[in-house]
Amino acid sequence: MQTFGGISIVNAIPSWYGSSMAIDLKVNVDVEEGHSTFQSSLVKTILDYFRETYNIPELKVNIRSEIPQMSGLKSSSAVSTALIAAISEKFGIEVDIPKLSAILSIKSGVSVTGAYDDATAAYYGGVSFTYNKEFKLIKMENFPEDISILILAIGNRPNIDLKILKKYNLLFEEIFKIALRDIITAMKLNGLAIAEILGYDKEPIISALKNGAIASGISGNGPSIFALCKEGDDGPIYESLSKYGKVIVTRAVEIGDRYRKIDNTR
Ligand SMILES: Nc1ncnc2c1ncn2[C@@H]1O[C@H](COP(=O)(O)OP(=O)(O)OP(=O)(O)O)[C@@H](O)[C@H]1O
Ligand SMILES: O=C(O)C1=C[C@@H](O)[C@@H](O)[C@H](O)C1
Repeated sequence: MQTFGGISIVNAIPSWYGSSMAIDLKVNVDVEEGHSTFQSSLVKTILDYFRETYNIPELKVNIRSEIPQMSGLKSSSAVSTALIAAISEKFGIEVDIPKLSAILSIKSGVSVTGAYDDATAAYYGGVSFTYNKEFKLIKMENFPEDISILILAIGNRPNIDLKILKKYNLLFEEIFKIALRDIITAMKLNGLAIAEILGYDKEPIISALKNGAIASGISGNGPSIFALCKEGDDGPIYESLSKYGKVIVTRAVEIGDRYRKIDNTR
């Protein structure tokens, strides 16, 4: 099963309201009967849940991922939705895939709110707007313009205290309201606020904005930095971000792109 990584529009940790955009970094997960030697805590929690609830046999999990881990690019939600989808498809089990992903992400300790915003974007594609406290999908839409997305991919997130974000619930709830009508402004405000609050270096963000990015900031809980621009305007932004590390150029994924890709191969 294929799902996608993502970048943040609004981080849901402060107010439970979150918004995430799927990007073209893919995860593919398949399962077969057998035994895995290493399982991350997330994978183990999902396998245990299905074994205990549906009495399925032991499974070997094969994960191929283009998403750097511990970087804020929604690797855990992409892996979790893809694995749940692969298991439910193989055994004909009907579940709400993004909701179960959120519940098991909290259980395994990899997420604070369950990241239902990330899970819905990872699974359906497009841009999600959610209220994670109730696993409520407010709306899904496609990104309004043709854009390039540049990512300064930084892994190995330092040990940061995410609880501090809760103090800023009113600010992030307001950013969420802005996001409902203006995604780009909200991404910029969220990305800058997260950088300030969590103490990340803002220099690459400022440099990307000076070089023509229409929005730039921290994705998720960081440390990766995203920058958006109109297609074809990415040259100077690429140059500016490259001074700080490896830059990935990608694009927004639309709702249902996964199915269109499958159809194209027929
Ligand atoms: N490719 C993967 N294979 C197996 N497990 C994974 C993978 N990616 C993530 N996980 C599981 O999810 C946990 C959290 O991963 P990670 O910190 O990369 O999350 P993230 O989604 O990038 O964070 P953010 O929500 O800030 O974007 C890992 O400790 C691991 O248990
Ligand atoms: O752990 C969580 O609940 C979250 C983590 C980040 O990806 C956030 O961007 C997301 O909105 C929520």
